[in-house]
Amino acid sequence: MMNCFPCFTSQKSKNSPRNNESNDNDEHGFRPPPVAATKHVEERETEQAPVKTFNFRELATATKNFRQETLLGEGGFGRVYKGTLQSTGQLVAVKQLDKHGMHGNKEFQAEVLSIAKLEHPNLVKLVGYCADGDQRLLVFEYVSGGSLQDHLYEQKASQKPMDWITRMKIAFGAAQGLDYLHDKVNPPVIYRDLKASNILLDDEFYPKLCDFGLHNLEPGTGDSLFLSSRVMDTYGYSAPEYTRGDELTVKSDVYSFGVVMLELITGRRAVDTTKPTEEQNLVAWAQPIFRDPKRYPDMADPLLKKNFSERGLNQAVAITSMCLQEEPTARPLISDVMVALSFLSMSTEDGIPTAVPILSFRDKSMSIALRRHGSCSVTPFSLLKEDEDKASVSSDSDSEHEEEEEAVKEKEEEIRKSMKKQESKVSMKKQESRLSMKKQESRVSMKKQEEAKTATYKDDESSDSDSEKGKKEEHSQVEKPRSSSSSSSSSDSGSEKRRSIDETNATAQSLKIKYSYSSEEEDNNERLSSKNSCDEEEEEEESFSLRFDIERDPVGSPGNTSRRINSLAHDDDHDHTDDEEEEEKNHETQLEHIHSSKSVVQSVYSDDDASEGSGSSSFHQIEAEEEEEEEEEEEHISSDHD
Ligand SMILES: Nc1ncnc2c1ncn2[C@@H]1O[C@H](COP(=O)(O)OP(=O)(O)OP(=O)(O)O)[C@@H](O)[C@H]1O
Repeated sequence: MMNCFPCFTSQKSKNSPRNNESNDNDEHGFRPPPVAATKHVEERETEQAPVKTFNFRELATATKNFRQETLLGEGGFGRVYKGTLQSTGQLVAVKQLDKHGMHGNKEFQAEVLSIAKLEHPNLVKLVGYCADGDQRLLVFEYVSGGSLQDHLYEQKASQKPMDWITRMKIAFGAAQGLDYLHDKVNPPVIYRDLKASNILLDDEFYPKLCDFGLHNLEPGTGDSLFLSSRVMDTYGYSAPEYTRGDELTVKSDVYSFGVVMLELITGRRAVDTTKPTEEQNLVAWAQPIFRDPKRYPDMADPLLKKNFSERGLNQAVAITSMCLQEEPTARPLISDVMVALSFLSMSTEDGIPTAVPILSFRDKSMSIALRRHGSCSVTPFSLLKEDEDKASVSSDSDSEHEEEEEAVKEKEEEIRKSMKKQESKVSMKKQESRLSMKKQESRVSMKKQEEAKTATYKDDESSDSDSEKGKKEEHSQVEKPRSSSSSSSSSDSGSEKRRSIDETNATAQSLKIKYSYSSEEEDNNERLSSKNSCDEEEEEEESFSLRFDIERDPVGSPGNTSRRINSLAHDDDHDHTDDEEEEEKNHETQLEHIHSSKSVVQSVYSDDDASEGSGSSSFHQIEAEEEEEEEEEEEHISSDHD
């Protein structure tokens, strides 16, 4: 699935993997996650975890005896030192676990091995561990750029504030890491500790989550004193169910992710005791704003200086407010959040994020919320939810209906375009047929003139002998055995000949209409059946278009077209009567009817090659026969003349 996402695919060298993509909004380079490196944990079960064991001396050497200058910081698990492994020269972060949380060697090793199996570009990699005596140390890859917390709140004066697209990319990367833990690992891993200080950034602002899977190594697990200090640390990120004492689920991580998103959007800390009371808790401060879309721009970090698209902001807020739902089940799947962010984090020329395709999400609530936030008239998801809850019975069908409405609008537009194309094709065809009719008429009138001349000549030759006449008749019968009308024409009057020619032309003309349209309809049916064998999605789209056409244009429905064609064909089966001339005049009108109704069918099965089908070959065959007959007629006339 991940391969389908738009990712940042510029190729970079290993040593200098900066994103070459030049973008004004994107002054911080961004490295694409090497998705192919991600493996399902189950698949790797038999592989040996790529984790090294270190002795204490090695790590003491690496960290210059744990000197103060190598101290990176201190967290809930203990102190973290920066070091260089002597054997490889690799930079590492050595986490010295607090002795309060002492675990047995075996227990510790088991935990370490399970952490080592978690490998993803957006997770800080565990390089090895040390379990010498009572020492418990973890060795991680060193991430050079500091934490998200540092960049958001503890920026040096020389540093530029992070721009919008970089923030969205960080969110996207973090979501990918979380998605790996929730969705690609079996059983899923609940992070429990997602927060800005645990999102480390490299020099290119590429995010990596740290401290995942350490839950069981927490100091004082089961010790209320140390547990409360950790809770204090994560306060502001914890989901309501955690405070209620309910079981944590992957959706608890989604809530924490929502808090991080809110920090990225607002530039405000999850908890800030320096602010007025009502603003100290970020989520509590943001909740009323979620319900008032007009206030979204005011919510954004002032350091961004409004350098973001309104749509981008609206959609980011929509995702955030969904993640921060009180009810865990109402929160989205992190995989859907990740998909949405893959679009929001794409650098576009105008800075406006690409619209997220309707079928991208596993849970449809995400697509509905984002579509509503795609325009200026936005409804926050929290309100949407309230509305949906009120209309509990119809909520599902309503949202489905809305999605359908959107899809119908898109289809309408497509069909409108296709109709326009067809209209121009049809008008060209009309012109062509009018021209050929005129050609036909002029041929007929020329023949009439010739016949008139022949008749005059015959009158003058009235003194010809009967034997000569018989010879000519015999000659004409040998030469034209197929044309019964021609064989008798030598003895017929000029008016009879004219009538015969007119009849031939009229029959050919009506046959032309019959053949061309009935075979074109067959063509359409053939195309319909071949479409039916296509993949499901195409089939759905085609049948939708078909349904749409029938509903929109009952007169021009394929059924009506077929009926009209059949009636035409049926008419042609009859012998010509006195009314035929009038009927033939109507052919042109019928032809136009067929064209206009055909245009509807063709709008569904538009095919440039349509004219090259079997219908076309029949058409040419009729034309050839017609011309042959005309030539024969002319020859006959000239032989008569001789
Ligand atoms: N792999 C690493 N590379 C670089 N710096 C790191 C790494 N791991 C941790 N640090 C840094 O070490 C310091 C302490 O990190 P640690 O994760 O122990 O504490 P924390 O995240 O601040 O709090 P908590 O333990 O409650 O999550 C932080 O400044 C952090 O940025």
